Amino acid sequence: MSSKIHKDLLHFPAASQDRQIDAMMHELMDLSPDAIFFKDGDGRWLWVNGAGVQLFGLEGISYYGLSDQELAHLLGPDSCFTRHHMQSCSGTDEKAWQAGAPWRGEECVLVNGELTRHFDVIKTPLFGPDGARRGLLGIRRDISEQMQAYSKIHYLANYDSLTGLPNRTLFQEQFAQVLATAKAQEQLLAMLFLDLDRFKDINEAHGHGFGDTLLQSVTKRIKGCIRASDMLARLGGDEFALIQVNPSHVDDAERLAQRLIQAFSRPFNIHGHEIHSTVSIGITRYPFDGQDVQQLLQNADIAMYRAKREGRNQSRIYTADMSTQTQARVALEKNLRRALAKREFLLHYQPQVDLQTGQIVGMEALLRWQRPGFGIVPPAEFIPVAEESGLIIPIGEWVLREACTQNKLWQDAGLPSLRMAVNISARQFGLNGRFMTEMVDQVLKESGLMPEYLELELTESLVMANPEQTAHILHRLKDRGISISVDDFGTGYSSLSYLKRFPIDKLKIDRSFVRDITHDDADAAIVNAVISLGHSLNLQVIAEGVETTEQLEYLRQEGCDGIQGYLFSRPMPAIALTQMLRKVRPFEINSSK
Ligand SMILES: Nc1nc2c(ncn2[C@@H]2O[C@@H]3COP(=O)(O)O[C@H]4[C@@H](O)[C@H](n5cnc6c(=O)[nH]c(N)nc65)O[C@@H]4COP(=O)(O)O[C@H]3[C@H]2O)c(=O)[nH]1
Repeated sequence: MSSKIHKDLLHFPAASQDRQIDAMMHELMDLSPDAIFFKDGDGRWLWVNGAGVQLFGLEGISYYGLSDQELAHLLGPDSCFTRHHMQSCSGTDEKAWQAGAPWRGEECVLVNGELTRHFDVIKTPLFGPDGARRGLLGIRRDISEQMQAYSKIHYLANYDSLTGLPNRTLFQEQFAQVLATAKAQEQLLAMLFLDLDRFKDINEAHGHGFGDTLLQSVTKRIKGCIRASDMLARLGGDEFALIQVNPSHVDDAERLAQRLIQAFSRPFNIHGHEIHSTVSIGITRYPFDGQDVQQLLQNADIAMYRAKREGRNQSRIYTADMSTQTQARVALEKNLRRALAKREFLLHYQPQVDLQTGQIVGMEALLRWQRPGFGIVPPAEFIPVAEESGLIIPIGEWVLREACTQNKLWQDAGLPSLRMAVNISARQFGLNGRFMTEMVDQVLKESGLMPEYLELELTESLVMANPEQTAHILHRLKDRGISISVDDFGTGYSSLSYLKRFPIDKLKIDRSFVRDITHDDADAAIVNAVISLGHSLNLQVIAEGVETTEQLEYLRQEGCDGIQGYLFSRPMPAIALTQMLRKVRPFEINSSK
């Protein structure tokens, strides 16, 4: 440890007579965890305290009277007295001299040639009465840990730790900067808003760890489609944003969107599972679709929603009329929420008739909204919004409870025991299987309905969205004695392999094929094919939307098992169906109605 103090410089007037105080000052400086040092007016080292000796690697070195350069030479390239350090150190010495007053700032030092350390440095120049430089007093505090903590905080505040991408905060800052440049230089700018399709379902089905890995893979895949100049960020959840800086053509963003959609067509391999994940993209372009960050972001979000509503796995460029429609959608969502609370929903029931016996063998529960001032609103007008907003989950639970309770009431009243079919939406099914089966169990228990009098109607697209999970849940439901039917058959996926893998009881031929069955050969061929396919797999086949006796006759001859349609009955309120069931008389299959 160094002990030589240059007496002229360490001259404390009040204590000069008191050697004890001098010694105490000396001791105190030596004890300080900060490095303290003195140099003379020419920048030659005079004294360094213990912490400084350690920091600078001066143990056993006679540094007294040496300049920075001489010390650097003496200590060699592995010391902290590297050229870089010397430059920085001498530079800040000079700043203090120039200021003529204490100077405070930061120095960044490579210690032992590897670790970058940050110092908070105070340098005080000392001048003689004649104004000549007499010495320099320096204190250097190691703030590396604080700096590390600061950069961690900065990272956490600005980056998404899962994907390493800028988060919404940083993205908005970066976006504002590039937008300002685009404005100043009259350049184009495009922003793409990406939202994964059905990510919530995947997350809920496979767990959050799985969802996180998918998001990381998605990030890699997006990065593979973009240029170094494009700016990608994760805005949160399954939302990503992408800025195309100064695209050469106004259509570039759309082309990029197509590349991204194409890249998502390959399945992702997550923990050994093949996952099909698609993406919906909304696009805005400066200066056409907004003038500031918020407007461009919001409009891209609106366009993305449009892409979702029109079938997902596609992109849409923002247009002004989308905003008006979005406002209407938001208002509808608000009203749906209220409708649930105010019990404005009701069910109509449509009978299903056996084509051999003419007997009613079941019925389908169909949701209606008795909206004050609007009359009865059909489901097509509000179910898509209920699905998008997630409201279909409580609404669907209400439908199931109401339908089961009503069916049990009919049975208790001595009316024929029939199977009640209830539509299940993808959102309900996408929830983790336990919730779905527990919900069904709970409703059956509360209503007292036996499971064999319940049928769940799923669409083909729902079944195929996540085949593994769907198969698992269907088996659990089937084990309870519940029937499963596939609605709108023929309109969705062409993959028929699921028919064998899933415990399905019934296929429902979509009414779009039934409509022209008697005069369109293609439709007739599809219907025939579905009937024979169903029968070869031991499934019941029922046709929807039967309106004429010709359609009925055709279906009967082709061996279809059942029908549902206006020819026999429109969907009706419970009270009307009660009356119909009371007078139950077989429907005359062979005669015109
Ligand atoms: N033109 C014509 N139409 C007929 C005929 N027979 C029945 N329909 C109509 O065809 C639809 C059959 O229901 P879906 O295919 O399950 O199609 C349903 C179903 O996908 C959905 N939906 C209805 N209720 C619910 C529900 O509670 N939950 C869910 N998730 N979806 C529901 O809304 C769709 C439309 O329901 P609705 O408007 O009630 O329309 C019903 C019914 O009124 C006919 O002979 N001719």
